[in-house]
Amino acid sequence: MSLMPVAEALQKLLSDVTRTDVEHVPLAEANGRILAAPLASTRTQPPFPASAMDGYAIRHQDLAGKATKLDVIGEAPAGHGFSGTVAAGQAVRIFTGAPVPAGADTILIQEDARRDGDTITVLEAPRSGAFVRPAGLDFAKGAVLLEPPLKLSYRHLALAAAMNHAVLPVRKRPKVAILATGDELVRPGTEPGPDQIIASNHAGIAAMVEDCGGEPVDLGISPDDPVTLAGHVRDALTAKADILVTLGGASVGDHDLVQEVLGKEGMDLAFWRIAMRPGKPLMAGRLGTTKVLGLPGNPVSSLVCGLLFLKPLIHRMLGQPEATGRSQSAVLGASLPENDRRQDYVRATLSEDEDGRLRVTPFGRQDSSMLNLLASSGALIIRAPHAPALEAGADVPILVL
Ligand SMILES: Nc1nc2c(c(=O)[nH]1)N[C@H]1C(S)=C(S)[C@@H](COP(=O)(O)OP(=O)(O)OC[C@H]3O[C@@H](n4cnc5c(N)ncnc54)[C@H](O)[C@@H]3O)O[C@H]1N2
Ligand code: MOO
Repeated sequence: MSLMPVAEALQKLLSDVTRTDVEHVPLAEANGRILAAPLASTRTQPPFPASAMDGYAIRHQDLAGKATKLDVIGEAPAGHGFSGTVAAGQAVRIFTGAPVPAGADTILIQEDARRDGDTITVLEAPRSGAFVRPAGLDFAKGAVLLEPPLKLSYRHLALAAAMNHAVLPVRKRPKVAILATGDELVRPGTEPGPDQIIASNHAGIAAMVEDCGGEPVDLGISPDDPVTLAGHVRDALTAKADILVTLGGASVGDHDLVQEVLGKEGMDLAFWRIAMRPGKPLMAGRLGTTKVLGLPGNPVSSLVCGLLFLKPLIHRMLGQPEATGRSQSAVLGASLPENDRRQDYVRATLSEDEDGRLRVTPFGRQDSSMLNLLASSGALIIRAPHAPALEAGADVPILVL
């Protein structure tokens, strides 16, 4: 049986992906979303020369000698500029953020002045232009400050607000319908029958979808029955899912019905069976405009395939370049045997040596049902097909989790 290499499968999956549409959302809903158009400032900030300190707006040229005395002719709190002009020998009481009045060019901080009635004495002369923020210090009107496909965080949202954008153009979240299959499965929180287990993959995949900017849609658990399964597949199309993720039933058993049912519903198969471990029975295709990703049922296989295929697929729909995550190298903490023809993703602990080098130590048994190991792993060691045996101390490529 021939198995497709991981890289080829990924390339096939991503080759015909279209980006999701643009939608406009209020600032309060834009955190974590992907910016879909360049954002230019609608204003200059600050819009006027502004004081950076509480003190007095003065003319620097008036500071002839020590203990200069100036007349205070008015006040400029933030939000209320002083309408007059500061002339020779005059000062205006000013507060942080207020416009610097005409005629003044320097701020004398109040700690460096002594006030007696309407007169101040300069105790310490400031340099010329001290504590004046020129108009446009932060940014100028028309400047493009945020570019797609930026993932918007608190810093960008504050800047967008300062540019006076209350609503932002973002990519629609890809809608990801998630359908578990198997008579043996019940939802978390319910009591399984004697031959049943708790469905776990759904929770993990839904969280992964959210993490990478998608919107998970729960299609529940389908029993191993082609008619019910077909009904659930149609639910995904009715929900206008961008992606349908099926969990389980992808292999060759008599009750692995997913591919057969999807085929009858009209799916074009892109690939099935990949040279990877875990995740051999991974399947992908297209049903109308919905991308289909059939993840294997074994929990670790589901999640590792999600990481390597679903995550990049969602990123591509959002117009983001990112692939699977940070890939780097680390020192192997224990020996590894020669690999077979499947690219292996080996669960391992991740630590840092005294010299700052990353060290990965593989867990012994790597059964794809063992979720506990995945939860305790810090990285996956990537073993290329037919990679030779390695001793502890060798350099290995890893995928940090
Ligand atoms: N004769 C062969 N048997 C199997 C092969 C093969 O090549 N020849 N491949 C094996 C590999 S590798 C994998 S991976 C599994 C995947 O099979 P399926 O995708 O058909 O998954 P199921 O049979 O439905 O389930 C496998 C396993 O995982 C449990 N499961 C399923 N869904 C969930 C879920 N949502 N949450 C938690 N656990 C789930 C299920 O109960 C089974 O224990 O096939 C091998 N067999
Ligand atoms: O690929 Mo399966 O995921 O080896 O258990």
